[in-house]
Amino acid sequence: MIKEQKKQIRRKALARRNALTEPERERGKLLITERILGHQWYYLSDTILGFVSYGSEICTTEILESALQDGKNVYVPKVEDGKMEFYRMFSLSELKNGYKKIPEPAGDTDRYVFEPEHADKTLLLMSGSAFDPLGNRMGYGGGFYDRYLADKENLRLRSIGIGFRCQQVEQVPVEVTDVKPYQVILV
Ligand SMILES: Nc1nc2c(c(=O)[nH]1)N(C=O)[C@@H](CNc1ccc(C(=O)N[C@@H](CCC(=O)O)C(=O)O)cc1)CN2
Ligand SMILES: Nc1ncnc2c1ncn2[C@@H]1O[C@H](COP(=O)(O)OP(=O)(O)OP(=O)(O)O)[C@@H](O)[C@H]1O
Repeated sequence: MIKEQKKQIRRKALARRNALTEPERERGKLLITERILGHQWYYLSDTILGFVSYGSEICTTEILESALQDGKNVYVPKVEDGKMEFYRMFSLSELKNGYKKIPEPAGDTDRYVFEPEHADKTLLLMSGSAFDPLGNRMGYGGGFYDRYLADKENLRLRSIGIGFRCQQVEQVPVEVTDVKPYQVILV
């Protein structure tokens, strides 16, 4: 069954990510920051839908801080009522541990409202547990991005999955509800 396959692949990819050394993580952060800040979609966007890295995820702190510095509107995920929404953040220090102890906004700031006409000025960064060479992506099994993007085709066209090279697997089993990022950048 596809669920079981996904679980195994996820476990192995995350084990490799968990095993990265501090210098490897630091290198990953520098490279991904450079790739995103230099990206055409970053330049063209006034709005960044990022994520606040937790656990062994590739560190997004510098991307978020640079985006704030650059005057972008920065939003990050908050899980409420089993659903993921994006709330505006102004500084990393205002975030509080929420769903699965991931730092989240309090929910008293603007919630990102999707407008198809504005999607070409919005960049969505997606975390993931495993990616394959065709750009398919797996998350942690919550289906949060899949459900969030299900009715937001234009946003999908500006989405980038980011992670470490060790998260690449031969093949990610794909279900009909899976939404793949438009681009994947592994460093
Ligand atoms: N930084 C970050 N924030 C994010 C996401 C993400 O992928 N990364 N999400 C995007 O979806 C949402 C949170 N999704 C999650 C869904 C499931 C689990 C979870 O079950 N974690 C397991 C450990 C994972 C594993 O090792 O298999 C656990 O805590 O037991 C965690 C987060 C919203 N915020
Ligand atoms: N559009 C959708 N509507 C309803 N359920 C969905 C939808 N998309 C995904 N799901 C459900 O969410 C669950 C998790 O899916 P999956 O294992 O693909 O998550 P994932 O890719 O790891 O998660 P994420 O998208 O958060 O990174 C599955 O049971 C799937 O059926």
